[in-house]
Amino acid sequence: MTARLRLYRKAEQELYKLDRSVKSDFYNFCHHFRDNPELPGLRKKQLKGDSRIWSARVSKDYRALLTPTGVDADGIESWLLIAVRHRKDVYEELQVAVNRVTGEIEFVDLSVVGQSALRRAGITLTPAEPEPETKPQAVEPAPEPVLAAPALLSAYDAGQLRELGVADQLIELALIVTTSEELDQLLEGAPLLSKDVLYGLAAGMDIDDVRREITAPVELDERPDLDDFAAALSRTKVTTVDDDVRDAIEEGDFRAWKVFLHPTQERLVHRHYKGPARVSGGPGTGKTIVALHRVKHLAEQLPPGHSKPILLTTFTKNLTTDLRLRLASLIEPELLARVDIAHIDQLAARVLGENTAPGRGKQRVYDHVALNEMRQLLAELDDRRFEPEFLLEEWEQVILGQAVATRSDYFNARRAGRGRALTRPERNHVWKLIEQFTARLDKLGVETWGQAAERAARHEIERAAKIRARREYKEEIGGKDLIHRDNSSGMRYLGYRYRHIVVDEAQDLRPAHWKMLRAMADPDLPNDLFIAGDTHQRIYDHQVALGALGINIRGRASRLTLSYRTTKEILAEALRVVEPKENSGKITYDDLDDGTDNLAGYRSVLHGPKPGFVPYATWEDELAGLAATLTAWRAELSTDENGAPLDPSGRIAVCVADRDMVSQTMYYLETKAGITCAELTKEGPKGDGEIHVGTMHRFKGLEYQRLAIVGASDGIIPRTSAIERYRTEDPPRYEREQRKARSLLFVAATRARDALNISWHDKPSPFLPM
Ligand SMILES: Nc1ncnc2c1ncn2[C@@H]1O[C@H](COP(=O)(O)OP(=O)(O)OP(=O)(O)O)[C@@H](O)[C@H]1O
Repeated sequence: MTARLRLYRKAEQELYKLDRSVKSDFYNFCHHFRDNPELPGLRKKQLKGDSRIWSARVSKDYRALLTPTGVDADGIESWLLIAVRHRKDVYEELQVAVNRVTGEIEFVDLSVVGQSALRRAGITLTPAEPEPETKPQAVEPAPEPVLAAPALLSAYDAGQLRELGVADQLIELALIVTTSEELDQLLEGAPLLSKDVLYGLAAGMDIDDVRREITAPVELDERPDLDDFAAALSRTKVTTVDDDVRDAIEEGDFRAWKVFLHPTQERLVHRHYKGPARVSGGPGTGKTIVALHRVKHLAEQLPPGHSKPILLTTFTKNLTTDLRLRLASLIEPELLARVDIAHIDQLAARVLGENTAPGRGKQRVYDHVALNEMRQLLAELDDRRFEPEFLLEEWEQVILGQAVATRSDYFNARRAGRGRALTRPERNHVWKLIEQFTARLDKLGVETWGQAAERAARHEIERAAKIRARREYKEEIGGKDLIHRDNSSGMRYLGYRYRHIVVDEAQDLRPAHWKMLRAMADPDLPNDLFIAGDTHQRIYDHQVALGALGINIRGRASRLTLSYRTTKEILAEALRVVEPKENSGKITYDDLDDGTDNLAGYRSVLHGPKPGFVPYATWEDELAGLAATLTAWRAELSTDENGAPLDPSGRIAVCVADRDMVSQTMYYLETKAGITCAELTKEGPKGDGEIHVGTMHRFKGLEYQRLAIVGASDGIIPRTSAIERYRTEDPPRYEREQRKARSLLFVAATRARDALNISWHDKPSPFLPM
């Protein structure tokens, strides 16, 4: 080998999309180039516009564009491959430069920029290899516009854009674009930082916010040498072209998240945190991706061993399966073996298992079973002073939530957010009822998951207290081994269960879960807890203030804002569900602590069709409409861009409000429309039907290429029959129920990657953005 080739990120992404035959020519090209870049057949030559760019022949029609990046430490010539293009798309005006903010190599390609903007800027693109029969493509001078439209970014000047890190060649153009379509064209092939800054400004972000949230995180401490390409290469995200690259490119886009983190994502993955840290961000901004890479980073730092010092946990079982699969594809089996992956209830159950004598365990039941027991108890006592729902919530949120152990503690317990105040005699009565209720559950040999979480937290807190006591004692006696004491108390091997804990979907965990997790990792060590979640997506009633639970995230909270999943069009509508403009009392969302969170700057650079909002007269009509939509979608997803057959199974989903509607929808689709379905359950899709159907709760954390939300009618979202009475009886609860329903719709709508259809019968849900 006389030359080493590296692939620029954008070039790799372009390669995914090329035809198989071009890819194969490209592999041959790499082979020859590495052997001898001067091989005459490669026809390597400098572009006239930017002499740092060389073009070389991949095949009759395709060219590789390369820039020399010095000589590697082993004396081998180094080249960066910045693009693979059809020869017609190679222009002299292509440019490569070192970015003054990040110090990375950036490739600027104006061939994707719209003609109208180029014309206004007086830029003419000159083909590097003009077709013999055609003249160079000079662009006609533009007729003077009668009324010039105002520029989109007229509030800014070139100096500001340059200072924020926009590539020089784009600045003049960015200042004259007048529509968001022109901006999209300008930024399609633009370097990442330019894209982030310009989209941020266009989305209305304040210049100081852009500086703080976009530029500062990727800025070098010192201004880079703009001519030193070898140094710049070391800062640029590239893939070395070796024999593995062929497989990688064959894997295509699916691999992108494994390799290319956005700089703001990467910073969170690699940062050293002195204590617990938290990442928030709207749907699809890559919180799960960051959590997975964080696990990888932490696993790579571990000293050798066979233990599992890292815990990766989330809220539900099916998401655990997904995390395991994705982590397995990201890290080596030896590192994977050091990670314990379990959902939060499973962890609690494990702790209880360890602390319960064989045969003494209780069966865990869901809240609706407990509610039935409460109803029966009140009926037997003929006691109508309190609603069973109210009592169950009082128990869950106040008594269990704050670990209230005695009646006198309950008299003094905080009941913030619980709606109606309770007098002392009322509290006394509630306490008695709840005592009878828990005794009843006990007798039946059952407990709720909430109770289990509380018990597990207590065991873990006791365990942590023992560890600390042992440590303090050891310090007192001057660090000597505690052989006698340890042998008698069985504490020799007692230590914190995990060195690092990474939590996804954090917004739905209960206070008891946090207490348990806090006690499972040493609070004195850095990088102990890494927490990813979005409170706009909270769909269970578990609000927490982490600070009060011993988890201090102050100064270690960050937000991701760029969606990698959802298109601009879908995102705009989804945002109106959780942040409705017409709502006079603005809805606020907490930050898992005492502050608030928001979705400012939340954006996407992906485009797609506008979401469909379709009214129907009846449920039956709506199902018929759904069948027609699904049939069309299925046909469209059955072939790829080149007409080759594709399996559409598992890429389309239908989301409804409740289990009854799941059954009705599946029955209709299977019996009347010949469409096979798989129900989304707690464990994931059941069976191998082509369309996944599930309730909104089941869609948490998932994504689909196309999604239909059906039955989004008034009275269903939210379910008026269940919550209407709270409007007067318990207004705070009414608010909470409304907010949960909004968040559910928000979660559902943001599962769609490319296309979203929302329909209803009779009147639409008041939460729909219309
Ligand atoms: N750096 C990246 N490069 C390519 N794809 C990415 C990147 N980051 C995230 N993605 C993709 O974006 C999608 C959403 O990512 P992810 O599930 O991590 O988002 P999230 O913030 O956890 O979403 P949600 O809050 O809705 O659960 C996934 O398909 C993921 O592969």
